[in-house]
Amino acid sequence: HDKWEIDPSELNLLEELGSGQFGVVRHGKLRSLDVAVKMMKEGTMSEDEFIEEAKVMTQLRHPNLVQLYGVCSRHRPIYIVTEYLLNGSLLHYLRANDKSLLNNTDILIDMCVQVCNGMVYLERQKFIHRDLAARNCLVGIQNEIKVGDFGLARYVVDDEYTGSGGAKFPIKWAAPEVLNFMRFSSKSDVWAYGVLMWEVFNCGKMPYGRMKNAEVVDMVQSGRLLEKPRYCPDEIYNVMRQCWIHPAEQRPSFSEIKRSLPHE
Ligand SMILES: Cn1cc(-c2ccnc(-n3ncc4cc(C(C)(C)C)cc(F)c4c3=O)c2CO)cc(Nc2ccncn2)c1=O
Repeated sequence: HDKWEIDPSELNLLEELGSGQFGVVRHGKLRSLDVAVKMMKEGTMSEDEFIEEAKVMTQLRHPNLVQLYGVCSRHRPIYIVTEYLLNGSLLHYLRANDKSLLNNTDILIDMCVQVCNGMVYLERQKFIHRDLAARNCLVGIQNEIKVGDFGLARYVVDDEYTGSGGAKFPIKWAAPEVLNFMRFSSKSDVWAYGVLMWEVFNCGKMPYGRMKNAEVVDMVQSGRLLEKPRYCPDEIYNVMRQCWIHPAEQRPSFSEIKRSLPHE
């Protein structure tokens, strides 16, 4: 019995939560457990490769990672069943609560620490996220933050997303070695984490404003950085700047970043 295979007859599908990269995602109940169910639109994902990898991904367990419970892969469309978080994406949460969050640096630092905790775990598991950003993190009750959709970027079938010249490629979160050579690593996740920290301290503002992708590439390649957010303490901005060191090997690891962030 493949424990990562979920029987769809045990799922009760409820309201729609939104549509992600692969199609509609709905809230559901698996027995009494709240779940999120991604219903994979045909042709959006290399399904067989993903199903193979799902066995590994269900083994990844950490309080700051959105838990993958399993898949319904015996029918089409396949379903990906994960843990459900009440407050949706971190990006929407930051934008909806910017007034109460802006100068509450303790909450903002705590959000960054929680994401870092999840990324320290992925780094230890030698698992690369490939699309870390505030939009791909989720918020539970009590400002609980979890990193979601880790590793799924490998299975997207959409050249606009996968190619660095594509309109959907996350240029503004991409390290120089990703822009130039598509060389992903935990150190390119660290670069993206620096941009995520900037998103958090700007309560969900778009990095580099309305600059076009080509302009952002020029700015990053020329070594110009995102400016310090208004309410961001200097020592926090210094951590962001460490994440944006050009040579990947000179960037800190997530476990080094964890040590440099305030921890009670
Ligand atoms: C687990 N989970 C997922 C979602 C949810 C809903 C719609 N799209 C998504 N997204 N968002 C982003 C996303 C990104 C990818 C990349 C491969 C990395 C590009 C691949 C995806 F498959 C998704 C996806 O499915 C999510 C994120 O997976 C919403 C939740 N919760 C709520 C609660 C209230 N209101 C709205 N959402 C929730 O708990």
